[in-house]
Amino acid sequence: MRPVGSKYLLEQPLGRGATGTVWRAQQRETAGAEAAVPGQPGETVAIKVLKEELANDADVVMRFLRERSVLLRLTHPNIVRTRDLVVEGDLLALVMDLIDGPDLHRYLRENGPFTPVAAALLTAQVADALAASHADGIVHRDLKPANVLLKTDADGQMHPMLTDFGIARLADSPGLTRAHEFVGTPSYVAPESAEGRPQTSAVDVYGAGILLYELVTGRPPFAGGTALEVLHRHLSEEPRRPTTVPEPLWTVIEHCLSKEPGGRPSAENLARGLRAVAAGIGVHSTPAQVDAALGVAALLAPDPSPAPVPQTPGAPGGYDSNAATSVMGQTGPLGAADPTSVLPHTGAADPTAVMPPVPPRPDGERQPGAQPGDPHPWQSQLQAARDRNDQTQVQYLDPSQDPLRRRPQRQPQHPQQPPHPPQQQYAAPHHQQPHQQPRQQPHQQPGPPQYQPPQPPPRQQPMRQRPQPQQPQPRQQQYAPQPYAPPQQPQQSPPQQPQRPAPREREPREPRRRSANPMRIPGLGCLKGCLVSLAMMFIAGWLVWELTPLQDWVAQGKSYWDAIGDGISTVSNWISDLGGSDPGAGSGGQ
Ligand SMILES: Nc1ncnc2c1ncn2[C@@H]1O[C@H](COP(=O)(O)OP(=O)(O)OP(=O)(O)O)[C@@H](O)[C@H]1O
Repeated sequence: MRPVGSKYLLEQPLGRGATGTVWRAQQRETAGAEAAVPGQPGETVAIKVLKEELANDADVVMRFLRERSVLLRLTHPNIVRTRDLVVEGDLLALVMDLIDGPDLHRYLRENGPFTPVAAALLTAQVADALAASHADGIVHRDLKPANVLLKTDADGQMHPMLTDFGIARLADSPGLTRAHEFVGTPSYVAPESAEGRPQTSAVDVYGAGILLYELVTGRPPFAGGTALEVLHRHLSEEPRRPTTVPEPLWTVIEHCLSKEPGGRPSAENLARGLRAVAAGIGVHSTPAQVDAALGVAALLAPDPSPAPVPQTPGAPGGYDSNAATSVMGQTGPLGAADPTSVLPHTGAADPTAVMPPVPPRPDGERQPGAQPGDPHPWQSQLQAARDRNDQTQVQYLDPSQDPLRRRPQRQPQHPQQPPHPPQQQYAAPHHQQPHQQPRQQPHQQPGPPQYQPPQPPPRQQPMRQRPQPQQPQPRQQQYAPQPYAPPQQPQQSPPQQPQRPAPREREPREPRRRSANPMRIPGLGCLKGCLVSLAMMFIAGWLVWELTPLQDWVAQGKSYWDAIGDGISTVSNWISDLGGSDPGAGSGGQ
């Protein structure tokens, strides 16, 4: 186990993505006021440790700090709650609720596609989560099945939980994202993102459309080939309706996959439309519900004011380094009301504010009046954030126990239960159009999906399909003590260096004994053994030849059995002679 900050211990890797590794971890101390959820010692959490190149990027660190209050405040029944953001040395980590269930990508792979009703209801909940985040000014930008975790509640109902909010934005750094690259996953990327046009919350609705298509068909509409080919298909190709997709559901998918962002519904309307479709294509649908489903297009009005995605630095249109906060601060007051806020603009009114004010500098340059030797604002902010965490304890870690050296493998959930494909639990089979024949299967109930966790595979598979050959190497900083002396107080006595145990003197080695095989010829020992055995066999043969009547037998040409018989009779005669000679000898003497 290795510590993260003073409050958490990483236990087991759950999986690895493009931006970092997610760990099962344990809370070892209640977190401070800066955390959204203080947590209890012993509580299990999930921690996403961001990749080193992200953590070492000044822009990412800045955004991490700026957006922490927004991420921490984002709560919704279908959003994985971010509990805390940890900055420790060069390590950036998000502490989340642990979701004990598979992600949708894995679920689809193991169980196959969903029924149209189940897919519609599941995507409606994802759209609910998007609507809540868009209302808060947050665009996810990397919606895909791998970012939807399935949580099974006490009554066996399965709920989608959207995760990785803000991660795409953190990764969207000039140092990491060059002009010809984009943040996202090719199969789920909206045309405007692929083209580098300005993005809005409509990119998430496009992603929801792709997700919905994949849920009912088992694969995304534009896949295969190189990333460039996939992007090109997003831009130029119209998706084709598979025969298994009911018409009203296809209407929703088509709207979501509109090439123009303005043609897509808002997330809120998408959720509403999907629920209408689910009600109208179910086996118990009333004629009115069927009609409502067929007229779903009327419900899919676009968002009149979609949340914008701030431009990346260096991109056309420029970049406001404070854009994240300006987008996000619209819907609710920050500051004292926000227990986790660390944003500078709230100033003294915010009891938990720890960041020095940083005026916006679109070009990322220093503040006016700043001296060349002064630390960059992000350095001060990072230092302040580091100060909030106690320093990592130095503790011995057996290399064989270091979880960073093991391949991430997700534990199968509830292995005692058999796999249960979703099709068996929901409405009509795919080849039917349920909304056209709603009453022919009255025993089937449309409803939210029930997840029966699958049997564990015979061999555990790594979770991610993306090749990740490199194991994360343990960082020096995580083991080494990191004393911090604030630059403003140079008179302060330097922090105590931890006492290192004096290196033990080596005991002198015993002089090396001369080996019986000084040349170390391979196989010589075996050769010697063979030669000795041969010599012994030769001597034994020679003795038998000389000391037994073998030579005579051979000379007489007797058969083996005759020779043995003669030998035995000779010996018995000799014994009887010996026995009979004594009395004879005695009587002869009288
Ligand atoms: N809160 C959580 N609880 C349990 N498991 C989680 C949690 N968050 C992520 N995971 C699991 O961790 C694995 C890796 O997650 P991650 O978000 O890094 O993957 P990803 O979405 O492919 O990454 P990225 O978005 O960076 O490309 C996934 O398999 C996911 O199921």
